[in-house]
Amino acid sequence: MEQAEIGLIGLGVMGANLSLNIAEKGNRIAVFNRTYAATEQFMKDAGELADRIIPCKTIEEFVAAIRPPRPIIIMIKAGDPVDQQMELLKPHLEKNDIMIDAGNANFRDTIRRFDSLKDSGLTFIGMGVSGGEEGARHGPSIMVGGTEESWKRVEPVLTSIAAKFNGEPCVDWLGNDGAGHFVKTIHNGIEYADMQMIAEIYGILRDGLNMSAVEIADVFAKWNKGRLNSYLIEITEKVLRAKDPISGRPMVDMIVDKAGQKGTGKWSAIEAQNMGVPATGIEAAVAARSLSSFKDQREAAEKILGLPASGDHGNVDRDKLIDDLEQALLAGKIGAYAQGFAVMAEASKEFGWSLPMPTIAKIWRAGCIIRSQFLDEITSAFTKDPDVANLIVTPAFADMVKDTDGALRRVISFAALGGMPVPALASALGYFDAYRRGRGTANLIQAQRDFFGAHGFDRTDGADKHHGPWGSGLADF
Ligand SMILES: NC(=O)C1=CN([C@@H]2O[C@H](COP(=O)(O)OP(=O)(O)OC[C@H]3O[C@@H](n4cnc5c(N)ncnc54)[C@H](OP(=O)(O)O)[C@@H]3O)[C@@H](O)[C@H]2O)C=CC1
Ligand SMILES: O=C(CO)[C@H](O)[C@H](O)COP(=O)(O)O
Repeated sequence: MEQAEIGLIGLGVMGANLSLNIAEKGNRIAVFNRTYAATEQFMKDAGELADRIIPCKTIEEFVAAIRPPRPIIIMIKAGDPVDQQMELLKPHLEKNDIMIDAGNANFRDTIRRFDSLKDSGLTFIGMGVSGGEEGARHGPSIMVGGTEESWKRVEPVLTSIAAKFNGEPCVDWLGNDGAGHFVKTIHNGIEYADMQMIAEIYGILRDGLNMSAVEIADVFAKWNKGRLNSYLIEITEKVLRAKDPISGRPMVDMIVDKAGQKGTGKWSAIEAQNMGVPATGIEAAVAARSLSSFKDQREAAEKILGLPASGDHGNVDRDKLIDDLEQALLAGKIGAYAQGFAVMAEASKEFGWSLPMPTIAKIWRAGCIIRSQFLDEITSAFTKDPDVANLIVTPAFADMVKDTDGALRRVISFAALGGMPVPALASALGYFDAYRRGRGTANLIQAQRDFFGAHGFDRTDGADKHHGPWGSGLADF
């Protein structure tokens, strides 16, 4: 039998769909899954594409089915399973074979795996894939990290399966070792912030304006025709319209309000903190998911503390508030994306990647979960000024911040008075206000630090490492 050009391990949700996508684009592919029953089911469901797929029962069979030098995609549960799978594969591979981890790996693991294969003759690529089930099947956004030479070898097949935006493939090489997985992690961090802000706006429409799920769906449908046009807004509308087949009620009303998380949002926040770059939108979103999981505590606290009185809900101009909510969501998004790109800019320096900001924005325009019209505007801004300190000071985004600023303030005030939590939206406002204020309040913090710990401060008249006239600090008490 003719050998395959490529192999894929892991026929779960993503791997199965990616394999079909690869086969559909004319490639012959060998597949292997730890549990063979899944391979059998996959082949049954593959239809006409089964002719281009070689199902394999053992690793030996799988490796033999691929033409050397072999590109092998590993699309399995992230973490230890990837190390285990690599160890099982390694003895069967030959010089120049490439292992491509396409799961949501922590980029630090990717760097370790990349380094561990450096002198082995084998190559490692860490590749972020976004787009969920549908993206994997019909065109995901793909973020590649590894050597440029290894990228050149897999570029044709990855270009064939990636999503296209105005004909441009949403895949590119972003840098060495962990670059691709780092960018995917920040993609997910931004995804968390975007989803959290949409949920906060939904909360205001539901609890502040007492709107039904279907009424809220109509609002999102309208917004999806405007500047907020995006996949997440589109699916939010669909989710809100869906009916529970058991109770007949809106599906969303039947879902327990505890959000899961698998780690990428938390890693984004941790890495941002490690580098000292504020990513308050992502941090707020991760914390909100964690707080959501304390369902029992929240219910008990509501009994003890009650909910705040509903502010001026009765007097609110509903249409005006809905217009403000649209603007506020746009403002919040700008904050989250600006922070995500700032984190990537710093990581690029720290890890020596030269991450290409315009390219990252470009390959996120289609295929991935955060795809949107907005990302085309970010692409333009970074193409004009790839080294700008922050997205919000580019001319186009500075104008957007100024245009949406008032609405963001009004929405946060309304939510705060009514006791509706908006941590991610509020974090965006705090970020804008702190970032654009030339004279802040950290002078007082520096004085306090010097008072209790003799840490010193720089003086406004130019002298460095000065101490204040507070005597011996703690000894005064
Ligand atoms: N679902 C999504 O929307 C997205 C997921 N990802 C990432 O893609 C990867 C796969 O996710 P997804 O397809 O959703 O996961 P699924 O849960 O659908 O499938 C998991 C796959 O991993 C395999 N597996 C688990 N443990 C091991 C192990 N120890 N050794 C070998 N194989 C193992 C399973 O094999 P078996 O059948 O034998 O259990 C199965 O093929 C993950 O890293 C995920 O984070 C990335 C983007 C989007
Ligand atoms: O990578 C993805 C989307 O881009 C996956 O769906 C991921 O699982 C999302 O993260 P979480 O499960 O933590 O919400």
